[in-house]
Formats: sequence, C-alpha cells, structure tokens
Amino acid sequence: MLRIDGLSISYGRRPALRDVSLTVVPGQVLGLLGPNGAGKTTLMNAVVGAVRPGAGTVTVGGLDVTRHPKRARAQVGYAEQEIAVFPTLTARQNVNDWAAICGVGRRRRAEAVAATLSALLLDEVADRPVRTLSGGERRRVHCAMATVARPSLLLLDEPTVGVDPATRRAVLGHVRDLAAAGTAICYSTHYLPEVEALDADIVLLARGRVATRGAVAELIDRHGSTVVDLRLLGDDGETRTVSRQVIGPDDLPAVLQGLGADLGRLAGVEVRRSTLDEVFDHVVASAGPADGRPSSPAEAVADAS
Ligand SMILES: Nc1ncnc2c1ncn2[C@@H]1O[C@H](COP(=O)(O)OP(=O)(O)OP(=O)(O)O)[C@@H](O)[C@H]1O
Repeated sequence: MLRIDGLSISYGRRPALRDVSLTVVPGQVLGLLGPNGAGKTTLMNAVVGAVRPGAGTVTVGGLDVTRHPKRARAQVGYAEQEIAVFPTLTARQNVNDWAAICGVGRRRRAEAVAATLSALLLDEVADRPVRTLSGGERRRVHCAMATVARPSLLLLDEPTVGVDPATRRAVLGHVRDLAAAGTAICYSTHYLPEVEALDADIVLLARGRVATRGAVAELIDRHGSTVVDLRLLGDDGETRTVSRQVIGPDDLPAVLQGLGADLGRLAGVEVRRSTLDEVFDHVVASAGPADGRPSSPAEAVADAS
C-alpha cells in the first residue's frame, strides 16, 4: 500500500532523510521509531506530498505521490503531530465534516462518525465545542478525523502524546481494529511499549537513515545481549539495581566478582535479554551523535557551507 524507495530529503543543505526505503502492506502496522529529529515527520509529510523528495520515490496504492498527488492523497488518513481541529465546532461536527470532505456519503457518514467517536471514547464529549475539551480529548478528535473515512493507508504521528492510560489503550485498540480490517498503518511514537502492544514491525530511523528494521523479537535477537540485573541492598534498606551486559550466563561468576566489597550487599540476581528500550539506545548510539554534529568530513563541509 505504501512503497518508499531510496527517499532522500534535505531542508536547505541539511539532510533530513537519506536513502530511506520501506513498504507497508494492508493489515500491517509499521512502527516508525527514532530519536527527536530522526526524520519520522519528514517521511510522513513526504507520503502526503507536503514535502518533495530530493531523490527517490513514494507510491501509495501504486500511485507516485509526485505525479498523482491528489489521487494518492485521497487514499491516506493523516493525523499530524500538531492537532488541527476547528475549535468552535463540536467534536462530532469536526469528524463529520472531515468525513464529508473525504467523500464519505451522507447515508454512511452518521454511522461512521458515531462508531469512530465511540472507539476513541469520545461519546460523552461529542457534542461539545472542541475549544472546551481537554488536550487529550482534542488529540482523540484529531485522531478520529484521520480514521473516520477508513483510509487504505493511515499515518499517525505520535498520536498518544499527552494522553492518559485509558485513552492510550483506546487509541491502540482502534489502531489494532483498523489493521485487522486491512488498513496499512504507519505509526510513529517515542513510547516503545506501544509498538510491542501493536505487534508492529519496526523501522528505526537515526540521523535520517534506516538504522535497523524488523519485528521486536528480531531486533532484540540481532542487537540485544544477555543482561544481568544485580539487586544491591543499600545502607538505608532500599535496593538499587545495577545492570551488566554479558555474553552469556557463563560470565556470571566474573560479574559477581566484579562487585568486590559490594558482593555482601547482593539481594538478588536476574538474567534476561535486553529490552527494546536498551536495543533502541544501542542502535541509535551506534548511528552517531544525536545533536546534529556531522558524522563524516563530507557532512561537515555541507554543514559549514
Ligand atoms: N521545515 C523545516 N525546515 C528546516 N529543517 C527542518 C524542518 N522540518 C524538520 N527539519 C529538520 O529535519 C530533521 C528531521 O526532522 P523531523 O521533524 O522529520 O524529525 P522527527 O523524527 O519527526 O522528530 P521528533 O521526534 O522530534 O518529532 C531535523 O533535523 C529537523 O530539525
């Protein structure tokens, strides 16, 4: 449903995406991860034609978004990071009007709007002007607008920023239902448990490049290690946990020896695999500095000029 081949985009001379390729098929949830500034929003903006590729192609449902912008865009629902709703209209009016703009016929519309508002736990506030809603409720309205027309491809850019746990569960449930019904979904987030809950395939961007990709278990297998958590009892009676990477459980004696005098404070030991968080940190660190410093002399020249 979405195919990106060799996509590179720069703002001025500064690259935001470099040679990115990925696909999302119907029913798939692609978790788009990466630290701030990695290029996630730029990628989504390229899919809806809001930024033009410097190199490479983006096709939606087989249509090149540069050559067929309107027809390609018509297949996409996009909840941008910035909430965009009409504050004086009610939640229901916002979602209904957007459904109408997306071509959902009058007969089907009321039902689609009601079902979407319900799925996102908006029933109680549906008939209040959006300006009177809380930030989390507004974000749900924004998300409802992107999904109400049941687009073939759905882009959600950090849809759970600032929402409470019940809302997060509702958004994730809605996303799972849409994927089960065949929607191709690209979901960006900084909350890694969400991509695990969605059973998403992951593309991890770092410095505009695909740093790694695969299912959660694959990424942990490929980049993770065995970790020993040592629980140490402090003078105040509280325990603190110290983690050590090891090649395998055979290294445990050496790890314990390494505690030295603290060995007597040992209250517990757990051997486990790296978490997705730890894998994320490791892969991002391997990709180079996150503060925009150049990763090569050639890039330094481009930055300086
Ligand atoms: N309109 C713009 N003009 C110039 N540079 C931009 C613009 N938009 C983004 N950038 C730069 O492009 C890079 C990628 O930004 P982008 O917003 O795509 O990252 P992101 O992964 O979505 O980040 P975040 O997690 O913070 O939302 C960053 O270095 C950013 O500063």
